[in-house]
Amino acid sequence: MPASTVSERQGGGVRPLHFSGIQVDHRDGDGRLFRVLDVSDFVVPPGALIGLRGPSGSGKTSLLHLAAGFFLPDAGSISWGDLVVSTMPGAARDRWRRDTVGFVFQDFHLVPELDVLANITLPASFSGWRQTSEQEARATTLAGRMGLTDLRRRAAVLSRGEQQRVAIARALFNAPALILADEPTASLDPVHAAEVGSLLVEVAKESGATLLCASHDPVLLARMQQVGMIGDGPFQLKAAA
Ligand SMILES: Nc1ncnc2c1ncn2[C@@H]1O[C@H](COP(=O)(O)OP(=O)(O)OP(=O)(O)O)[C@@H](O)[C@H]1O
Repeated sequence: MPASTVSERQGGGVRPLHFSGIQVDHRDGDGRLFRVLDVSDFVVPPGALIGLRGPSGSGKTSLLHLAAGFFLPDAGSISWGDLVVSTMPGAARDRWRRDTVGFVFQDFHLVPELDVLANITLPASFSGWRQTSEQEARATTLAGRMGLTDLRRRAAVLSRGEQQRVAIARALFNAPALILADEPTASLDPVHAAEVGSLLVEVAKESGATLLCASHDPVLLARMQQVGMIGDGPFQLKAAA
C-alpha cells in the first residue's frame, strides 16, 4: 500500500517536535511529589525515527503522552514547528492531535464491540467523515500488511497480539505526520514483533512521518536512528545499537 505522503495529510505536514525545559511531577501513594521527567532540550527532527528506552516506570509513556498533548508538563513547553502544543486551549490541542498524531497505546484502547475494520477506521469517524470505499480499502490494505485477514471479527475476541496489530493499523490509518508508539511490539511473539516493527518503520519512512517509539525490544530499537535514554541520569540521545 502506498502510504499517503506529507502533502496529502490533513495536519500541515511534518515539523520538528521540540521538548524544552520539561519537568513532570506526580504524587506517590503518600501524596509526596516525585519527579518523573526532566528533559532540558530534546528536538526530534522531521521524519526522524527515535526510540525511547528506560526501565519500567522511568517515564517513557509519560513522554509520549506529553508529546500527544494528553496532559501538560509542570514546567517547559512542547512545540510542533511553530505551534506550541502545550499552551493550546484544550479543543485546539484535540484538533491538532486528531489531524497530526497517530498513537499506538500500550493497552491498545480498542472498542471491544467493534470489528477490526471499524476499529481501524475509527479516526475517520472522529473527523466526522463518512466512511468511503477508499477509506475501507486503505484500512483493508493496512490490516493485510499487519497480517490481519478477517476484518469482521470483533476486537473483544482477538488475541492480545492481534489487538496490538489492529491498534498499530488504526494509528497509521490517517497517515499521521507524527507516530507515537508505546511498546508497539510488546504483545507479539518474536517473529510477529520483527514483522510488525519493520512495517511500522517502513510506513513511517514511506510517508515521511516522524516516529517516536518507546520499547524494551532491542530488535525494534535497533531499527531507529537514535535512542533516547530515560531514567538513567539526564535524558540523552544515543546512536541506536
Ligand atoms: N497520573 C499519574 N499519577 C501518579 N503517578 C503516575 C501517573 N502517571 C504515571 N505515574 C508514575 O510515573 C512513573 C512513570 O510512568 P510511565 O508509565 O511513564 O513509565 P514507563 O517508563 O512508560 O513504564 P513501563 O515501561 O512500565 O511502561 C511511574 O512511577 C508511574 O507510576
